[in-house]
Amino acid sequence: MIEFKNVSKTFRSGQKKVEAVKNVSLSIDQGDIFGIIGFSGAGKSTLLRLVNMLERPDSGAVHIQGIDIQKLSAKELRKRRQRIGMIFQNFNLFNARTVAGNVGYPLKLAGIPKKEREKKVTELLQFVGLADKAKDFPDQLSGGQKQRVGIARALATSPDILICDEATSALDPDTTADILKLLKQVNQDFGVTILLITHEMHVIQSICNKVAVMEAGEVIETGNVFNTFTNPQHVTTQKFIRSVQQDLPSKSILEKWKANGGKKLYRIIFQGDITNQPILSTTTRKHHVDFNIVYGSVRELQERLFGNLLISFTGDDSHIKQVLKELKTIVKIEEVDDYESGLV
Ligand SMILES: Nc1ncnc2c1ncn2[C@@H]1O[C@H](COP(=O)(O)OP(=O)(O)OP(=O)(O)O)[C@@H](O)[C@H]1O
Repeated sequence: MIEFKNVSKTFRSGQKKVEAVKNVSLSIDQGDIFGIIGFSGAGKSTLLRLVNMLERPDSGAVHIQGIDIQKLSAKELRKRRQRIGMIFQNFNLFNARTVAGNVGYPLKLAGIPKKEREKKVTELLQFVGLADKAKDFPDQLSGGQKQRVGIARALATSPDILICDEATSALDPDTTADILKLLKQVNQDFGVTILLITHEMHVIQSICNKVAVMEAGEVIETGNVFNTFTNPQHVTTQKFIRSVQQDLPSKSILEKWKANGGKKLYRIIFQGDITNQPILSTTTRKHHVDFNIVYGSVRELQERLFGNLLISFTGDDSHIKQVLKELKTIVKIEEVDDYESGLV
């Protein structure tokens, strides 16, 4: 659907040169809710702006449905842009226009007759739950309602792609959850492919099926959300994941554990059907080893379960070795001895 092929974009002002996007290759499939996460300055907005050619790449190409959008004529690009909706952190509504006026604006630009426009606006306002606000002005709305207007406006021209630029960053947690639910509905009901950028991992966790992590202009990790959450490879990804799920106790607890002569700790990560099986008790019992769960949880993500337990073992060293060897064939095990570096 959207393909970034070795895309780079550098900004120059005077002597200064910023490589905002560096050799990025990414594939976003039709129907995806694809999240791009990164800290401030990572290059997320620039990457988004390359999709509708608000920025042009210095090298590489962006293809949408197999077409290199840089090669489109001005007229073709205008047409393509009409099918790419966009919503923003600060909503970007016209304050002098009513809610209905805002939603109908792209249709007016597209030359849609008034009657047809009004019908579409009514349908869209119903869809976003603002049927009773058509005549209100943006100033009279809450942040969540403003973003609903933004979504309705973005959907007016029946886009196949919706780009969300930190769309929930200005909203409180409850309103964020409502807006994310609405975006999911947009994806499911209209089959719209959603590309969103955020610096909040909970947004990715809530609605995305795929994620790319950006740092200093590069995509440092990408994959489906479940795999990325259960098996993050890059330290930055691990940091983001810890912001929504604490997979290890705090450093001070771990230090106390060590200071009090606590045993070696192992982190066990398991997923899917394995969460239903008593693998720990079966394996340890077989080798006459005891285990102690120090910390952990079993969670649901993308309608699948995954567990993360911090465990110590008591018993003969050679028996513990045997237990670890057997467990390693079934689940992922990491020895935890350096909290700062995360996974060992
Ligand atoms: N028009 C521009 N001119 C010069 N530098 C720019 C321009 N746009 C972006 N940059 C720089 O490119 C880098 C990436 O910026 P970008 O806005 O894409 O990052 P971001 O991940 O979206 O950050 P944020 O979350 O803060 O918006 C930054 O160093 C930024 O200062």
